[in-house]
Amino acid sequence: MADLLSDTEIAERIPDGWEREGDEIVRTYEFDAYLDASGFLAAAAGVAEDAWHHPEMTVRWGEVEVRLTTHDAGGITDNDVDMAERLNGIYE
Ligand SMILES: C[C@H](O)[C@H](O)[C@H]1CNC2=NC(N)=NC(=O)C2=N1
Repeated sequence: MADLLSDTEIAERIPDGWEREGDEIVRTYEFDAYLDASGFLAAAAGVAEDAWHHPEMTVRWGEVEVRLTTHDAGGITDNDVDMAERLNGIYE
């Protein structure tokens, strides 16, 4: 199981566009249309299933809010940082 990251490690490793909120890292991806947002959600779900690390995702008009934490560890681990980087990679 992944180890919890320290506050310093989180600050150093948090990917572009993401912010820390307590035991989660959060990013809201913006889109021109609802179907673009929902398409991103579907692609992100595939990446999450592939990595077996599942974010909380909320689709709204033109945006998808993604929240990551490692439930098994009770906080933020490299699994969250890695997933955030992967999601940044599929966001054109
Ligand atoms: C048994 C355990 O729930 C699984 O190994 C995976 C599933 N997906 C997961 N997703 C997230 N975000 N955190 C987890 O700890 C986690 N654990």
